[in-house]
Amino acid sequence: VAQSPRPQDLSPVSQDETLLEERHLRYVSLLGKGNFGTVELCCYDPMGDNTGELVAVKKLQPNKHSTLEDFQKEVKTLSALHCDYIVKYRGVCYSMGRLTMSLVMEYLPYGSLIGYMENHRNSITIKRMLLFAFQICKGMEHLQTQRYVHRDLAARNILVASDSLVKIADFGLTKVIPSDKEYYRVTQPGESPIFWYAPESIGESRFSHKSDIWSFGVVLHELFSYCDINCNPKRLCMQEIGPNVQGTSISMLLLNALKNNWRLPVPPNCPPKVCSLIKQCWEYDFKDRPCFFILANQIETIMQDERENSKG
Ligand SMILES: C=CCCn1cc(-c2nc(Nc3ccc(C4CCNCC4)cc3)nc3[nH]ccc23)cn1
Repeated sequence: VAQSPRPQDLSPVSQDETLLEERHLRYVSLLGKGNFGTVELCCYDPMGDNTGELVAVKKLQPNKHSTLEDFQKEVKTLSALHCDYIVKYRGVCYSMGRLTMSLVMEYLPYGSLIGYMENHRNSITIKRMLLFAFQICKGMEHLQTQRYVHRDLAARNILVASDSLVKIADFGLTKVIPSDKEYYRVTQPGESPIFWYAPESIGESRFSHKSDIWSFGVVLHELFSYCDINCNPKRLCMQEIGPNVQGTSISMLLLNALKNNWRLPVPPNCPPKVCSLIKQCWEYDFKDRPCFFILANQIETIMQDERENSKG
């Protein structure tokens, strides 16, 4: 008698719930655009009865910077990260018609940290900023345990899930550090966000957990500046190195300024303990910078002191 097929013998596709079908993804609106491609708000509704869930869909746009292979690495990275402070992976969707693929993630309703800080400038407390800083630090600590270097940590890549939760959201430039090394060296710098880069990343394209720490210091600067456009790291750096310079000399002039101990001016009204955290992240020699584990403890201590003070 012919055996009826066991469920596991059916087509493997139906078993893999991270392989989403394009026909169930309904476009709602555009969430973001960048050199990576576009991110759209969609409703994933396989039952076709509007009981679906809202998801963020990052569509690959193969261009001179990001190829299909880069995109597949980004999918692999995000699907391997499981942390409350990193945006959740929902799956991938291949659209055969246009021979492209999309990365499907959880939808974070409050958008980017930059827009959130601008819109809530009057209601955000130091305590709330410290909570956000702690969460980003814990997300980066998780990345470090998986030997990932983010390489593009910036407020623009932090998303807000609720009034008390932020998540790291963009892993387009993330690389795995080889097990026999402590750093990653890139060959094609591409569109580099050098104003968030550590000196060794600007000068030698050298990226490590310690260069992510430098960028975390810039994120603290953005956070405690309420992501104010007038304190934007790019604007402040360009003011320092002279507004009318062009091309590669910008990175060399910035590197010289950093070598001569110039740093971004600390944000106005920044608590002294946060200023010292930022300074530690901006030590010129990467060996003198703290790790994310130590920073998380220091931020927690500052949060406790803030609680004591506000009671006192
Ligand atoms: C990481 C930055 C670069 C790429 N990127 C990612 C996203 C993104 N956005 C959202 N939510 C979201 C919610 C509201 C708004 C609005 C729009 C109208 N103006 C006010 C703000 C914008 C975005 N959830 C997400 N999950 C995973 C990715 C993702 C967007 N761009």
